[in-house]
Order: sequence, then C-alpha cells, then structure tokens
Amino acid sequence: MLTLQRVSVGYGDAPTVLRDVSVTLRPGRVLALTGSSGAGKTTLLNAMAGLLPPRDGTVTVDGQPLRDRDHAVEHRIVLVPQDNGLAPILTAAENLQVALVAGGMAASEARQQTAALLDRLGLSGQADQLVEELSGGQQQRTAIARGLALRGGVLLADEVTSELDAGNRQRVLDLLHDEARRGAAVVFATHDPEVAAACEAELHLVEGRAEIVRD
Ligand SMILES: Nc1ncnc2c1ncn2[C@@H]1O[C@H](COP(=O)(O)OP(=O)(O)OP(=O)(O)O)[C@@H](O)[C@H]1O
Repeated sequence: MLTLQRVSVGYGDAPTVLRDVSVTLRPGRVLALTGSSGAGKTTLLNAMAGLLPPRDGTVTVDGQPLRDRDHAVEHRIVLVPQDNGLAPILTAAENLQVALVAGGMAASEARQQTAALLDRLGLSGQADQLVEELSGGQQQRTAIARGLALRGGVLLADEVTSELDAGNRQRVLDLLHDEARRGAAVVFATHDPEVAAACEAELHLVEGRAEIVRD
C-alpha cells in the first residue's frame, strides 16, 4: 500500500509545485490523476515512484518511508513514464525480455510472456522491430506492455494513451482496469475527461493542490 500524507513536492530551488497532497493508492482500483498541462501530474507520479523526495510530508510504502527509486522497485512500484523510457536500440520484444530477466525470470518464460503481452497490445508484428523505428503510438503500447509484464503492486502510468487512436486507447484502458482487477493499485495521469470518468477514483490537481473528485 502506497500512502502520501500532506506531501509537498518541487524541483531544486524552484517554487513548490504541489503542496499538502494526501492520498492512499488502494489495490484493485484505478485512480485517474487529472489537471491541466503543468498542473503537476508527472511531478506527483515521480514522488510516488521514489524519483523525487518530498519537501514536506511523507510517502510511505507498506508502512515504511519510501527512500528512493530502488526502494520503490523492491516494493514493486512500476512507472510507465510519459517519454516511454524504452531502450531505443533494442527491439520491442528485447525491451520486455530484458526487464523480465532482470527481475529473475528464466529466459524461455520471459520470451513466452513477452509474446503474449505484445499480442495483447496488438504488437505481434512489431516484436522484432527496433523501438526507434516504431511509431509514437507503437512505442507507447510497447512501454505499457513492459509495465504490465512487470506485474507491479502499484502501476503508475503517465499519459500513456496520448498518442493512441480510439481503438488502442480503449484497449489500453481495458488492460489497466484488468491490472486493477488482478490486485494492483493503478494510477493513470490523463488530460482526457472521458477517460477519467471511466476510472473508479479521481484526484484533480489545480493551483498547486490536489482535490479528491471521487474516492
Ligand atoms: N525537472 C524540472 N525542474 C524544474 N521544474 C520542473 C521540472 N519538471 C517539471 N517542472 C515544473 O513543474 C510543474 C509541473 O510539471 P509537470 O510535468 O509535473 O506537469 P504535468 O501536469 O505532468 O503536465 P503535462 O500534462 O503537460 O505533462 C511545471 O511548472 C513544470 O515547469
């Protein structure tokens, strides 16, 4: 369980981006994180992912203060970043396999899981293409596939449908909801009010504060 209590976050000497944010990420639920461009969605996800230490307040994972990204990874907090975070000179399949094998899976099992996940994202035909040769939307779907492959306890997805057509957007949303049904706590940053409305809970960021819209 990941909990933020009265968290304030910002970068270096720059003014605080968000203050006094309190939220608990519950297993089995998709929380939409909404707010206009620059409202602080990525910043808050970075704090949840252990990438950005809070200026004030606490981020706890299973009751312990979250120390850093390595600690978050130990606690199976998976981040699919806005810029996808893939290795561009590996193929789509290699990006998944490397992550799975690094997590301790046998190579043959990793190959099987990779093929199954790329298929679920409609990317079987792109498995052996270099990421840098994929379209923006195909890269986004590869990053989601990798995020799902890691079977996190928490899945943080940063605007991962921004480059997708309507069919693929729905496919990804369905998969995020499946992840929640599997027992993950999913957070999905989005600009899209329709997408947010389809999530069980919503946290809206405005003027440096977070308002719970639905809980
Ligand atoms: N590395 C950084 N250093 C300093 N300021 C930053 C940094 N990253 C983001 N910011 C600032 O933090 C604020 C929130 O940015 P953030 O990227 O979290 O917003 P966002 O809601 O994710 O926006 P978008 O929807 O456009 O991705 C902005 O004012 C931005 O300029």
